[in-house]
Amino acid sequence: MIHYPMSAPLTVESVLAVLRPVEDPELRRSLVELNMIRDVAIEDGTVRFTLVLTTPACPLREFIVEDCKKAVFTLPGVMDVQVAVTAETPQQKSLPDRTDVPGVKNIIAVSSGKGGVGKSTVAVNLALALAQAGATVGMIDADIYGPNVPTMLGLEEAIVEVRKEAGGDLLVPPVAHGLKVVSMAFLIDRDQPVIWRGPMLNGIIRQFLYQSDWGALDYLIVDLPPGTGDAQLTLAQAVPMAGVVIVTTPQPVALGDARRGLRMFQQLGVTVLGLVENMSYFIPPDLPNRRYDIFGSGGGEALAAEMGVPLLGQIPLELPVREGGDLGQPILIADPQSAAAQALRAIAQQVAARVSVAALSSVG
Ligand SMILES: Nc1ncnc2c1ncn2[C@@H]1O[C@H](COP(=O)(O)OP(=O)(O)OP(=O)(O)O)[C@@H](O)[C@H]1O
Repeated sequence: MIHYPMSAPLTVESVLAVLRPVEDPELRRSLVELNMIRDVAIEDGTVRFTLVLTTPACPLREFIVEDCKKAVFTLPGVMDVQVAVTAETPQQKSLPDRTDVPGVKNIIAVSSGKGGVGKSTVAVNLALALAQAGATVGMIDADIYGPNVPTMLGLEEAIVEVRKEAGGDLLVPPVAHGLKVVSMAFLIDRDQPVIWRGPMLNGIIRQFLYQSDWGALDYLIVDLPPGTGDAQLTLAQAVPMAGVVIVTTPQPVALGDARRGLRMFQQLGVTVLGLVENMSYFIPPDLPNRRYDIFGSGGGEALAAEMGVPLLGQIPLELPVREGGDLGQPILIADPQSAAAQALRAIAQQVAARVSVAALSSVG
């Protein structure tokens, strides 16, 4: 129960005093102490201030604004409260033996134990959801076995230009739907087999990370290859990640592989941001009261509980997800109100919130 000083006059100080007990629900710390309340101004009973969130994709935005308004309205003389909401994404913590990517605040990897579970679909739509929320976002398609990101974003014909700079050549990522993208597909002949050795892969990933013209990014999403082989190990040890999202489908074979992947990242000290269960269920569009658990049910939830990581969400099987993926129109663009798009947006918000909490957890 918060007690506000009822008799305080209406000043910037008294506004900050009533806002001080209001906490960021995830960080569990005062918004005022976190410097999230800025530019307080008072004019004829109207209180205005800026609320600076830790991610534009904040899932609790409305809730925090309401809490702030409620607190300010307890002051006598307040007729109106106007909150301008903006965001400053914090920079992920530096990692030992890794070099930060200049200008890039948070690198989020998306991985899966098994191929074909929808890892690239989740990676692309996660990137888009963050961009649609107002963040600046880039993508690295590091899936050597199936570099599908360009197809999913309609960048099949794109060419990566190289710009000569005094410090060395810079790759200029093509842009699709507001995302800057580099992909293995831009560098290899997709019809020719490529035998990747760890060091080669590491070299290309380093080039993607450190020799691309990313500019300033809030989030860089890395679509990793599936599995727990050398390639994943090399990448997990090369990329300075804020955390990894693991994608699985609900059937036992996929869950077994997801468990192995999850353990690998945990053993390597990479933060597992959570598990995403894809193709969780199917509701026929012409029979909306029916639900089919094609690949079983409850598996993602059980694995998340067993491994002590959050289940970030469950995405239904929907035909437009597949069609959009093939046509360069991801579901967040093709049908933003579909159940799959809504699930993906909620997942992106949770990922962003967890990344911000991790970045700020030792601050102050
Ligand atoms: N929820 C969904 N509903 C319908 N189709 C889906 C869904 N998720 C993914 N797909 C489709 O399944 C196929 C595999 O998805 P995707 O390429 O994202 O998987 P992946 O795990 O990245 O595979 P790989 O490891 O082989 O690259 C694609 O055709 C994609 O459009």
